[in-house]
Amino acid sequence: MSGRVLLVEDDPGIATVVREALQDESHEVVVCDTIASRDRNLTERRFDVMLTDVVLKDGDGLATLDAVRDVAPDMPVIVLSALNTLDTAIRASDTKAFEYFPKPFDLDELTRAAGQAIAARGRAATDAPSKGDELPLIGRSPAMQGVYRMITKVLRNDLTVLVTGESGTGKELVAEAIHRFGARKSGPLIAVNAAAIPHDLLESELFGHEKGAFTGAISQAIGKFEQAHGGTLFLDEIGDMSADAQTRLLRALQTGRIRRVGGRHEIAVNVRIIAATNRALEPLIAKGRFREDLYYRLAVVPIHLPPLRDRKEDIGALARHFLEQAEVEGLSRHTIDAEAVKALACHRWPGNVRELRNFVFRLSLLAREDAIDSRTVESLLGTTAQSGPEKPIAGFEHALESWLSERSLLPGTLHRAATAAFEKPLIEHALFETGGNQLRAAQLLGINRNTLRKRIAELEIDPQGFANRR
Ligand SMILES: Nc1ncnc2c1ncn2[C@@H]1O[C@H](COP(=O)(O)OP(=O)(O)OP(=O)(O)O)[C@@H](O)[C@H]1O
Repeated sequence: MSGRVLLVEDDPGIATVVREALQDESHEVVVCDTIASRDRNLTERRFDVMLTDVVLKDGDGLATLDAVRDVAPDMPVIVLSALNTLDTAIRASDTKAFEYFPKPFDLDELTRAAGQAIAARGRAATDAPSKGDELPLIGRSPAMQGVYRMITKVLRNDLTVLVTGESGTGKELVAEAIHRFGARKSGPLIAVNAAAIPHDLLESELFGHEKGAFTGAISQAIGKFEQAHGGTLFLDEIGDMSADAQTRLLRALQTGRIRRVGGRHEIAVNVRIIAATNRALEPLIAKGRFREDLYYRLAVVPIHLPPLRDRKEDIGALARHFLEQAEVEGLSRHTIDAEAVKALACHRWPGNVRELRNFVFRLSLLAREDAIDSRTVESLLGTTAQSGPEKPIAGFEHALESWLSERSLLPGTLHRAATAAFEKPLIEHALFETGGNQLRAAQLLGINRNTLRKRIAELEIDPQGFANRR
C-alpha cells in the first residue's frame, strides 16, 4: 500500500536517500527541515506516517511531538536520531513513536517500517471520525452548507465528482474531505496537477510508461492511475489537458482500464476520480479545446465552490482559523475583533481563501498588538495590491506548491518541467499586464517577440483571452 510520508530531516544527504528509497516504493514524500515547516505541512495535509530527525535547527523534533499529536493524533511517527542515546530512545518510546532508528540506519529496514506503519494506519481507519479527522473546511455560510451537503452525498458511492471554483477557493480540500471521509479512505489519495506538468509528459505521468517508450523513458514507470488503485485520483486543473491526454482519460473512465505509454496490455484499475478546474469548461468546449463527452463523464456530480467575495460571512471564522494555524507555526498569538473582520470583508479577495490565509499570516507576523483591530487590517490591506480580476501572477504560488509536491517526474526532464510550470503563469501575467499586447508583453519580460510567440503556442496560452481584461 502506498502512502504519504512527511520526512523531517535537515541533513540534505540523508533526506535525499530516504526520500528516494520511499519513492521507489511508490510513496509520496514531502521533505521539510524545520519544526515550523513540519507543523505547517501537518495542518495543511494528512500524512500516513512521519519520519523525523531529533535535532533540528529550530528545536527538538521529539520534545515537540505533542504539537504533532494535536493535529495528527493517529499518525505513526518514526524517529531517526544521530544522538543514539538511551535517553533519546526512551523519550521516543514515551511519545508512542512507532519505531526508533538510531543513525546510521539500514535503509531497507527503514523503508519496510514506513510501509508497515502506512499499512497499519490503513487498517486502523474506522468509521468513527477522531479529532484529527475533523472536516478541514471552515465556513458556515449557506453556500458552504450546500457544499457540505454535496460532499455527504458522494461519500458512500464512487461517482465521479467535478469540483469547480476560482483559484484558492478550497477545491483540493473538498477532494481531500471526500477521500478522507468516504469508503476509500484506507486507500491512497493521489493528486495530479495537469497545469504543472508539460503536455507531453502528462500522459506518462497519468498512465505510466514502459521502458524505451520514448526518449528519456529509461525504465518502466507506474502512472498515477495505477498508484491510486483502490483509492482516489484527484485530477486538478483538467482544463489544461492536451487533446491526446483527454482522449486517453476518457477511455480509462469508460473502460476502467488503462494502458501504459508504449505498453501492449490493458490494466484494470479501480479508482475514484475527483476532477477540479478553475477555468470555465463550457467556453473551452465551445472552442473545441475540451471534449464534451469527457466533460459529461467527469461532471456526474458537480460541486461548485463560490468565490470568497460571495460568502463574506465566512471571513471571520476563516481568519480565526488561520490565526490559530499561524500560532501553531510559532507566530505569536493574536485575536481579531469584529471591526477588523468587517475591514477584511471590504476587500474583494481575488485570490480567495488562499489570499486570505496568506494575509492573516502576514497580519500575525506584523501586528504589534495581541488584539488585531480594523486600523491594523486597513493599513496592511492598503499596502497590498488592490482588487480587480484575479491576476494570473497569483498562479505562481500555486505552481510552486504543486511543483514542490510533484515528485515522480521522469529523469532528465526536471528542468523542462519546472520551467514550464513557472513560465506559463509568468507569460500569462505579462499578457494580463499588457492587455494581451504581445509586443509589450515581450518587452516587459525582456525577451524577443518571436520567442514569446513560440512559447505562447507551445504552452497553449490563448493571448486573446487577455485583451481588455484590465
Ligand atoms: N473552507 C476552507 N477552510 C479552511 N481552509 C481553506 C478553505 N478553503 C481553502 N482553504 C485553504 O486555502 C488554501 C487554498 O485551498 P485549495 O488549494 O484547496 O484551493 P484550490 O481551489 O484547490 O486552488 P487552485 O485552483 O489554485 O488549485 C489552502 O491553504 C487551503 O487549506
